[in-house]
Amino acid sequence: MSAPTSSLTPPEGARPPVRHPDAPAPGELLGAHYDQCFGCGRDQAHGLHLETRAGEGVSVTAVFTVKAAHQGAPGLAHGGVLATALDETIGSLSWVLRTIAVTGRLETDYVLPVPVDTELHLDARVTAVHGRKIYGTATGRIGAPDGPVAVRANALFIEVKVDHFIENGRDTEIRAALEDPDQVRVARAFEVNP
Ligand SMILES: CCCCCCCCCC(=O)SCCNC(=O)CCNC(=O)[C@H](O)C(C)(C)COP(=O)(O)OP(=O)(O)OC[C@H]1O[C@@H](n2cnc3c(N)ncnc32)[C@H](O)[C@@H]1OP(=O)(O)O
Repeated sequence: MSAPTSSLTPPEGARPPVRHPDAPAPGELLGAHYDQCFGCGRDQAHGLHLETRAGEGVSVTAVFTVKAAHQGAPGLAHGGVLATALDETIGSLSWVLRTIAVTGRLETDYVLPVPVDTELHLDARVTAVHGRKIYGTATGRIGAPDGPVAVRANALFIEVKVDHFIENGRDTEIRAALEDPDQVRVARAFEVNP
């Protein structure tokens, strides 16, 4: 492995992202990629239950309602939970690129405290691609898509093969996911090209 770059700025030679021709249409709900995902999974009791939609170009939007289970300080969202919401939203750009990728670096700015019960409106887009490296950025706004900015993130995602999950995941969950009789759910748990 070469030494990771210390910057989230795309290097010279990086190219603009390309929306996959089979990407979900702008406005389409992406749904959970895996029911147990802490970011979007429907069956994950304390998860964030993010609802994410494809956007124009290589972008997505998402809504996260902050619950009491997500507190850090009394009545306020935990910073790590907010980082998760940003990470998940940027990760969902995989569906628009149709490329499987995982987070390599994530840098967050916390601008405003986010109270429990807030609807945090997130938007994310890919800014550049360089080889397997995908550069993304996201913003979370309070109360509305044009509300005050509460959090921001820049991230570097690294493209991986589906084997990344099968080889590294715990056997119990990998087997359960692969044995799901619903073949669409099986595909969605591991890939973005079902
Ligand atoms: C299915 C759809 C899912 C959508 C939702 C996603 C949910 C949210 C996303 C996540 O939270 S994913 C979970 C958190 N992330 C991880 O668990 C990743 C753990 N890390 C790894 O598995 C490996 O380190 C990784 C796959 C990221 C990279 O290992 P590799 O051996 O494949 O890559 P390699 O080391 O060859 O590096 C490839 C390039 O990326 C660069 N790179 C790798 N890791 C880096 C890093 N951390 N920071 C900066 N650069 C990095 C590396 O320098 C190099 O650049 P160059 O091509 O220019 O030489």
